[in-house]
Amino acid sequence: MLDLKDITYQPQTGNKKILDDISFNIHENEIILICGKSGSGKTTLLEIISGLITPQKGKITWKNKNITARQRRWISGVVFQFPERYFLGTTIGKELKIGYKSLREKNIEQVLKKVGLSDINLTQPPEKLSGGQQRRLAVAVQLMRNPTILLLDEPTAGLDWSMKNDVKNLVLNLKNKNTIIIVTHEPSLFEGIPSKILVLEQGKIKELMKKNYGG
Ligand SMILES: Nc1ncnc2c1ncn2[C@@H]1O[C@H](COP(=O)(O)OP(=O)(O)OP(=O)(O)O)[C@@H](O)[C@H]1O
Repeated sequence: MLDLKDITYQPQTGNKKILDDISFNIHENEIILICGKSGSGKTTLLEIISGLITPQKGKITWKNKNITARQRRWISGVVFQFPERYFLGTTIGKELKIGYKSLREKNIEQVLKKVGLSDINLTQPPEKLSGGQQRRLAVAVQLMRNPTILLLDEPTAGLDWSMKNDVKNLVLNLKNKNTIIIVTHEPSLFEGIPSKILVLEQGKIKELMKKNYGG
């Protein structure tokens, strides 16, 4: 579906390549983990895939045709690190409808069911939810747009063990129905879920594990 070939990125402000000749592909309904030490280029790769930045070198194709950064922004739903810091809505209901005032209540119901938040009260502020529920809400906000690729940057950062499990169960719930890329420091938490694990080291792919983890 999405193919990255020889992607190299060096910011104008920096003197070294953050990503160096990265190639891999993403199939429909695949779940991919991107791991690697801090500073290895994980978030930068996510920004390239989602069209927030453009690589100096390399080719990105979608179903064998070139895809521009603008088109990638259109197909991507990105949940950044600590997404709860960026909630804007005064209520959960308003948060879900930001930018989509015309959406019907039915869309909200469907999306909340997908993320396992069916029984929450939409009139309460997002801050009333637990940490794990807030992460689920952030994913729900993106799913409202029905993105082709969902990108999660460190979705378990700063959560306690049970909330981390909550996020893992959310990903399990979305498996086989959504194409998901997860940047994580905790690959073991998602064991058995991804079909590919990409390990970055200093901007290069150190390891690309393709495995059928039983799913
Ligand atoms: N615009 C920029 N200008 C200069 N250097 C940058 C820029 N953006 C990122 N970097 C550097 O590139 C490297 C990779 O950053 P990136 O955020 O992609 O890594 P990461 O693997 O996601 O790290 P972390 O796990 O800490 O989030 C880091 O050393 C970072 O400081």
